[in-house]
Parts: sequence; structure tokens; C-alpha cells
Amino acid sequence: MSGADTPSSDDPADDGTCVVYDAGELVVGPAAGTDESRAGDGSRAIGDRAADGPLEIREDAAFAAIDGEVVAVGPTDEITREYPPESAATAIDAGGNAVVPGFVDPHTHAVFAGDRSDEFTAKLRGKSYQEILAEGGGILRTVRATRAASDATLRENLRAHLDVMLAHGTTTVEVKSGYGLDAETELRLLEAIDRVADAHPIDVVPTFMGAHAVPEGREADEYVDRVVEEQLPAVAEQGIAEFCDVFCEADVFDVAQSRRVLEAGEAAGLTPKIHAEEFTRLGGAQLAADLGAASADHLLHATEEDAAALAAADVVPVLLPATAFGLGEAYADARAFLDAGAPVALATDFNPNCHARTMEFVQTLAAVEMGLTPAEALRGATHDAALSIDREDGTGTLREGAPADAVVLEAPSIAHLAYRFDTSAVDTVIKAGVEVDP
Ligand SMILES: N=CN[C@@H](CCC(=O)O)C(=O)O
Ligand SMILES: [Zn+2]
Repeated sequence: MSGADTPSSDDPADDGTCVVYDAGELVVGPAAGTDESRAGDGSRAIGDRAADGPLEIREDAAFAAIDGEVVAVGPTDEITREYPPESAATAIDAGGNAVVPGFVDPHTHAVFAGDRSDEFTAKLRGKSYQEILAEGGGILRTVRATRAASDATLRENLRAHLDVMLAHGTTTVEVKSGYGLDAETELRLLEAIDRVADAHPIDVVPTFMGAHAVPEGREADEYVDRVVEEQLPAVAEQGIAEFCDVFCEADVFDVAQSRRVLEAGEAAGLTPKIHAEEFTRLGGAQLAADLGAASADHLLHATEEDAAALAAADVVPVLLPATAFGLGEAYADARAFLDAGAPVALATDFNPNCHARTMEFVQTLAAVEMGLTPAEALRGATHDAALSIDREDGTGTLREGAPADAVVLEAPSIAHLAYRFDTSAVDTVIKAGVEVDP
């Protein structure tokens, strides 16, 4: 068990220092030689992801942080000599347990209202996701419930989900709009994300996804006009989204429509992301490579050719094993992306169709169902996930200079994250050098 001793804010020891020590295993980040580096032209060069071990793990280690930033990592005796725990604002004795970077969840649809548990039951009886959507259920049903919900309800729902995520070690999360499908509601959703993010310890990365489905009674082309001509300019004017995403899928938005949305998003200052090759191989991965998107997500039906194109274009594949689990679909081929030299980011895809909020569950699925080692899964849930949302400031690592976001496990090794699938292995969560109490 870890022991925390955090003085109150008027204590003389409250100097902004955080020391976490006596970690049996301390995950620093990708092993030397495999980390990404900036190419001379300023673009991202990910390097040969599969060449070496996925993570540098130190034994009997500690880290110190000042004002939310890691300033030293090393053997416990050295770090505690330089940064004595008794005079630190936050001092955590990991007691020989493992310490890992805070998890990064780079793909969620966490702001919505309503309940679709009955659709889950229908799917168990054989109804498909697409059949439900074609009947006006699925995303369209959540849109009706979300439009009818008050701002306060939307904020409260999101806050409650973020609380669960934080308690399970997620310290950075991407949240998409997309259950509004009109300018007014899409803005309400992004404003809800903004308001909740302001008052929550988790770092929230906002994504505009007006092109999440074609609203009832509309044609896709005509709706894409609305996204491009009304929604995107309004979102850009408010400055409340960083990425623009689109559901590139048969009977939703085709490749040309997806390209139109993402190019307009880019012109409005939003970096492209894409839901690609989820139910059918339509060409979304190639489009992502063409546009230099930050990520291509889902990829259940991507081919080796797609993996090579993404790796060559430095587009991060984001795999969502909880979605495949919930839908009873075959999992994405994680090894194919690693073999192609790409990173593999993992995410929950939390949404009403995939009620998964913990990156612990995702790591279990990645190991058991997709054949990743626990270390590869943890890299996907931290460093590589951060890459997919353009967080290249060390987020997802505990290197010097990185944000001091960490998780102390109640277990001696990182393998417990994937291995322990009934209850949480998370003991203590640290955000920006401060222990959080979700
Ligand atoms: N596939 C598209 N969007 C979500 C599902 C949204 C929903 O069904 O409400 C996803 O990524 O899984
Ligand atoms: Zn999604």
C-alpha cells in the first residue's frame, strides 16, 4: 500500500514539490531508441516503434516534481536525498509497488444524455449496430435524448464519467461532441466540455464531431454542407475544439464527404482525426494518411497496406478493443500496426454503445484479445495515446520535463494492470504533482 502525507496549503512544506519513492517498478516512458523525435522540418517522426522493448522500467526508483513538472527520476536513495519527503508538499511512499504514468484516453464520446442498455440486450440477441442505427436508434436516439437534456444535466453527466475515469488512473482524456448534429447543440456540447474541464483535475482535449451521423430526414451531402458552412465556422469562432473528427463508414459519410469535412476543419484550424474501417473497409485510413491526420481510429478492417500508409504518414492508429468486445466483432490487428513501424494507441471509446470508462479494462483486452504484452498495452495507454492527441510535451511518460501525472498501483508489477481484471489495481492518482481524491 502506498502512504501519502500531504500537508495543508498553509503548511511551510507546501512548496509545490512532489516526491514519489520506493517504487518497485517505475515506468519512465518508451525505451531509449524507440521514442519519437522531431524531424528537422518540425513534423513528427515516430521512428521504428517495434525495434526495442516498449518501455523503460526502473527498479527501486523514485521521481520528484516541482510545480507539476517532473524534475528528477532515479534511484530512491538519490532522489530522496535531494528531495527529502518530509519537506515535500506531496510525499508518497509506493512501498515497493509499481508507479506508472497517468493514463491517456484519446477517444471518448463522454458527453451525452440517455440510456441505451436495451440496445445492448437487442445486440446480444443478434441485432446489428447498423440495423439499430437504420431504425433511428443508436447514435440518433442519443441525439434525441441529448438535445432534450439541459446544459446542467449534460455537464453533470460528463463530470460523473470523468470522476470514474480519474479514479481509475486516467489523467488526460479526449472528449468528442457529436450527439447534437446541429450547430446549436454541437456548441452546447463543446461548451459543456469546456465548463467541466475548467473545474476538473483531468486534462480534457475537445474534439468537434458534427459529422458523427446523418440526422433523421437529411441526406448526407446536404448535411455535410451544414457541418461545413454552419457548424465549423461557429466552432472555430468560439475556439472550443482542437480536433475535427468524422465517422467515415458505409451508410454514414463516404470518403469524399469525410475529406470535405476534415479539410474544412483544417482550414478552420482543427486537426483531423477519423473513425475509419470500423465495420467496412471504406478508405478512411488512406484518407487519414493523405491528410496527415493526428490519428485514425477503430481500424478493425484495416489491411497491412493501410497500416503501412499510416506508419509512413505518421498517423497514429488508435485501437478500441472495448468496442469490439461489446459488439462481438473481431479485434483490430494490433501486431500489424506495430510490425509496420507505427505506434499503437489504445482508448476506451466510451459512448452509449460501449460503456467502458477505464483504461485498465482496455489494457486487459489489449493483452488477452489483441496479443499485446502488458508493457505494450501500457505504452499504448500512455505515451502512444498522448501522441495521437498531439501531446508531445512528455504526457504519458515520467521523464524529466513531463507533466507529473502518475498512478501508484496497489501491485508490485505493471503486469497487474492487464492481469487483474475484476477490480482496479490503482491505489493513488497524482495529477500535476498533487494527489487527487476523485
Ligand atoms: N462509430 C461511431 N461512433 C461511436 C459510437 C457512437 C454511438 O454508438 O453512440 C464509436 O466510435 O464507437
Ligand atoms: Zn468513436
